[in-house]
Amino acid sequence: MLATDRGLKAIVTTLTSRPDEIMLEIGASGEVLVARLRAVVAVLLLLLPLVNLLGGGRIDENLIGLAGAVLINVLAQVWLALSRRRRNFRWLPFATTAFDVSVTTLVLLLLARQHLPAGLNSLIVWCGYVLAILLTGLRNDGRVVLMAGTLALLQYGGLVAATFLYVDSPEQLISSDYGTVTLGSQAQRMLLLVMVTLVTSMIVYRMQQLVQMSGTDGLTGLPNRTWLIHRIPRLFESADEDGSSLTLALINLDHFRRLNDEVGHAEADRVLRHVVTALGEMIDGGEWLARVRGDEFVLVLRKPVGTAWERVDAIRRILGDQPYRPERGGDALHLSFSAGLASYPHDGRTLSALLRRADQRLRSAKQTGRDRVVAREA
Ligand SMILES: Nc1nc2c(ncn2[C@@H]2O[C@H](COP(=O)(O)OP(=O)(O)OP(=O)(O)O)[C@@H](O)[C@H]2O)c(=O)[nH]1
Repeated sequence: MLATDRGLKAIVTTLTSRPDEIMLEIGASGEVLVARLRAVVAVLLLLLPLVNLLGGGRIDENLIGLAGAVLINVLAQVWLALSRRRRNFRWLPFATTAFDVSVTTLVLLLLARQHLPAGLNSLIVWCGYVLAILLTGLRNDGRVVLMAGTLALLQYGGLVAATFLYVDSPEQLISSDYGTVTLGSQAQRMLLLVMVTLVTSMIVYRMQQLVQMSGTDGLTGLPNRTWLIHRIPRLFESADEDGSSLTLALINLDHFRRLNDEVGHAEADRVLRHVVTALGEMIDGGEWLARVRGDEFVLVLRKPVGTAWERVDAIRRILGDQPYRPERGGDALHLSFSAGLASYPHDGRTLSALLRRADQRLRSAKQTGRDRVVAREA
């Protein structure tokens, strides 16, 4: 397979998959931004019927317009309220995007009912599609972008198709104010929607890559401290929701400075990668491992502290049985670690409180001889 094919496959897979928790977290704040913007635009829409009335428009038409604008305002406030309850509603970005696209179609339909070329040649209202698609970029979810583009194409394509199929005479497509509606210009608009969708998708893809890079440790490929800071609040939330406990283990390799001095920095780096591979093979679905600095790791376990202690101690023993064998020969290096545990919510409700408590216990493990796991004060 060509490299470009593989690249394309990776892009399509990323864009059509559920983003990871950190992307969703960033997307949730993007949803609040979009909801605020929508609320402002909705207020401005209220002014349109008033301006139209002052300009000599018919009262009944303006009342219908006003009722529509009030409805859009009410819904915009509902979306705003829901978006503030961050991440509670996974369907929210899909629903609000469908709303933005469909409101644009609805306004075009209303315009077309009054005067056909106004519905199909109006540039300002049509730009609603472009805005709706561009704003999905703030949701950081490729699926939402693709849905917005597809929905806009289907709805606008339907409007165009219905017009050309059912129009009684070609004169209805000619307007002195809006110009002539032609198939060519409508096809160009559809093509523009495809291009805007593709560009927005690529922006989201690049953002996903950058977020992933900023949350990954370059030496070991493990999630790093930044990742942990963004990921942990969601783990706390889900522990609160199902009333379960979480335990955080702060793991520090023993005598790593000495090892660095003895074998050199490059070989010590390989030791770190060996440790990470060994730990990676041991941890399972409800456990998350991150490298927080030098020879220090955090393992988060969805377990109460007692069971977590047994688990981390078992990992310690297994790692002790897997010495590192230098690539260029020489004696095998026996490795051990010390760990301090802290449990949520008992020992604290924030990452820094838990790390502080786990660090005290880690120091106690170091002082009492290393190669051990400490879960509570002596
Ligand atoms: N090879 C390598 N060494 C690192 C890296 N980051 C930090 N270190 C070294 O890791 C060592 C950390 O030592 P400490 O954890 O403070 O102390 P220690 O020797 O492990 O002693 P105890 O923790 O008390 O058992 C220091 O010598 C750092 O220079 C890295 O990315 N690669």
